[in-house]
This record gives sequence, structure tokens and C-alpha cells, in this order.
Amino acid sequence: MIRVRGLEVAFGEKTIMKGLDLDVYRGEILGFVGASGQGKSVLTRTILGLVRKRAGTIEVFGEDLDDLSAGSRRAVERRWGVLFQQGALFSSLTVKQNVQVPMREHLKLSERLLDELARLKIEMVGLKPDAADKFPSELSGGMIKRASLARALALDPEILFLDEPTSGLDPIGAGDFDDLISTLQRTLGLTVFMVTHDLDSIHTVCDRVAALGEGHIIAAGSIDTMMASDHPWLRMYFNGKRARAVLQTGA
Ligand SMILES: Nc1ncnc2c1ncn2[C@@H]1O[C@H](COP(=O)(O)OP(=O)(O)OP(=O)(O)O)[C@@H](O)[C@H]1O
Repeated sequence: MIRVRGLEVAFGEKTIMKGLDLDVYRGEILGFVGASGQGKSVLTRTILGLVRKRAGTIEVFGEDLDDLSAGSRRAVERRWGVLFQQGALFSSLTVKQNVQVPMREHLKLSERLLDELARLKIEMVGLKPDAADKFPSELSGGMIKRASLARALALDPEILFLDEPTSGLDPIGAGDFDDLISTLQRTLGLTVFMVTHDLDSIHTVCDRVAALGEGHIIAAGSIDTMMASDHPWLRMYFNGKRARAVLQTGA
């Protein structure tokens, strides 16, 4: 679904990534890990076209994003949904209005249909119907994540980009959110690209993991493959004290 080759991204003199290759396969949940500041968010934003690359190619749905006309580009954007790190809901809009933003941008639908669709999406992410008319400031952290997810799902995307979806949630809330992602992935046949630090999420929902370090992918594969890697950061990440705690609790 996503094929990145030879990607280079820099801000001024500072090179964030160089020669980066990455594949995301149809129907998988790929967990994307790496130490803080390595460029996970930058890579996500580059794939989404929000950060300019210096070199390399990015193909999504088999199309080179550089080759697309503005119209085709919009058509591609309709096929992905994004959940940004802090939720990024519009604070002056209710949950329902937030969910309807992408719908209004891309679809021509009656108000009645827009309301019906928003209601469905809100239900789909496990929010109560009365959340629809609440403003983001009236929601808990977990509800904000769910509302943002409802907005990401507004156009029935094929790929879902999640930037640290469980950060800021308590362990039970994070576990519930992982279950939701897993269920939605299965029922909707989504491909999920998930930036995460959360070892629980990696063990419970990810099919494959890719690790970013030193500006490129240092390893990618099943969790077992990653755990067997002798790369020092991966060894620490997957076999450190926190990792052992996750394994012991049977996650
Ligand atoms: N717009 C920008 N201009 C200049 N530098 C930037 C910009 N955006 C990100 N960076 C730098 O790029 C590097 C990678 O940042 P990024 O947020 O992608 O890291 P990350 O791996 O997602 O970290 P974390 O896990 O802490 O979220 C950092 O050094 C950051 O300061």
C-alpha cells in the first residue's frame, strides 16, 4: 500500500533521514518505533505531503505521489485517514461538526445524510450519541482520541495513519483503544500505519514493526524478528525492563 524508497528529508543543514526504504503491506497493522526525535512524525508527515522531501519516491496505492495532478492527489487523500498526536480537533466545533469537516470538503451530501454519517462514525468508535454535540474541551483524553478517530474514519479510508494513538491514556484506556483499532482494522479491512512508543500496543495489535534510527529503517519484521535483532537500541527496547514487564503480564 505504501512504498518509500531512498527518502531524504532535511530541515536546513539538519538531515533527519537519508536513504530510507519502507513498505507497508495491505491489511496489516505496522507499528513504527524509534527513539524520540528520530523522525517518526516527520516521516509520517512526509508521506502525507505535509513535509517536503529532498530526494526519494513515495508510492501510495501504487501511485507515485510526485506524478499526481492536484485532482488525483485529492483523490488519494480521500483514501487515507489521519489521527494526529494531540487529536488536532477544531476546538470551536462540536464532535459531530469535526467529523463532518472532511465530508464537507470532499463530498456533496445533504445535511440529513451528513448527520446520519457522523452519527454512525461516532458510534463506530464507541462514543455515546450525546458526545456528538460536545466540544473538545468537554471531553476526556480518551474521548478526544475516539472523536479524532471518528474524524479520521469519516471518508471510509483504506489506510489509517495513527501518530502515538495511546499516548496520554491510562493503561486501561490505552488497552481499550488498542482493542478498538484492532476491531476496526479487521471489520473495515484497514491498513494501519501506527507510530507508537507503547510496547503493549506493539504486542497486542501490530502484525509487523519497523524501527527508525540513524535516519533509516534499522530493522523491520515480525515482533519475534525484532526481539531477536542484535541492534543495540532494539535490544534495549524489546528486551529492557519495561519490555519484560509487558511480556510477563501476558500482553
Ligand atoms: N518543521 C521542522 N523544522 C525543523 N526541524 C524539525 C521540524 N519538524 C521536526 N523537526 C526535527 O526533526 C527531528 C525529528 O522529529 P520527530 O517529531 O519526527 O521525531 P519523533 O521520532 O516523532 O519523536 P517523538 O517520538 O518524540 O514524537 C527532531 O530533531 C525535530 O526537532
